[in-house]
Amino acid sequence: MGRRLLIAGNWKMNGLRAELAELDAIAAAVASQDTGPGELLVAPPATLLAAAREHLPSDVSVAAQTCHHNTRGPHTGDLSAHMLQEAGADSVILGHSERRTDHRESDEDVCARAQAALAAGLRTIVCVGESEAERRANETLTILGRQLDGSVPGEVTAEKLVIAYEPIWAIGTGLTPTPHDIAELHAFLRNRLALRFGHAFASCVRILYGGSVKPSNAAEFFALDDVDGALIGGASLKATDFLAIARSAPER
Ligand SMILES: O=C(CO)COP(=O)(O)O
Repeated sequence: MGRRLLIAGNWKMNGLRAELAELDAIAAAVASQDTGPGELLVAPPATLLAAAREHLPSDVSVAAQTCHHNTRGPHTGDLSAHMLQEAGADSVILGHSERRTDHRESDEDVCARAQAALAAGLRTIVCVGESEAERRANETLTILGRQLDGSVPGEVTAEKLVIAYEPIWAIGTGLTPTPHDIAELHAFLRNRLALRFGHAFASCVRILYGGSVKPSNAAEFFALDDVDGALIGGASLKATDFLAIARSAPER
């Protein structure tokens, strides 16, 4: 297998220039080789992409948090994948549940955005996750299967695709699924990728867990075979917590 863990910080709508000091702290830890064996990624708001790229060393990825599905045109307030790339992004988070809720992004929308991102050369991190109501109704596998099939474009390569499993009820709540449940759901997602793209492809794709990941619980998630890293919200805003999570990653 040998999938290197990806430790990804999603800053969401947080971060002014003052917070670039957190990136300097990450850069200092990278310089002293004190970040653990995983790959690091930070997704700041679009306003800080260019500055983030300047403050971070080149081996730390910088990601946007969404992109438009068109390359240019009359879309006031939107940003194309190429614009984000030019600003410093090498990756983009797509289909986060907050985008799906706040901006009514459907699986088809996410897929179109992913196609645009891939065409611009960006790595795409596609998020899936069930709501509390869906979980209670035992619909988790149906929802995850549908989201994965509908949101991931057919022409993607394994290197350019990362999946993030983020149960909505675990985001920002302090609640998390049990390691047993996470293992089962990540295995389900990998099998689903294998059915569509083949086993070799699926075994290369990193599947991150997201939802209330903290320094205190990250290691138990990283110990699971099919968990290839974390997508971290709140705990990524402080370099000390983000780095503590990164340091708890095992070598793979
Ligand atoms: O949504 C998330 C990352 O994309 C998770 O957020 P929290 O880590 O704050 O729960």
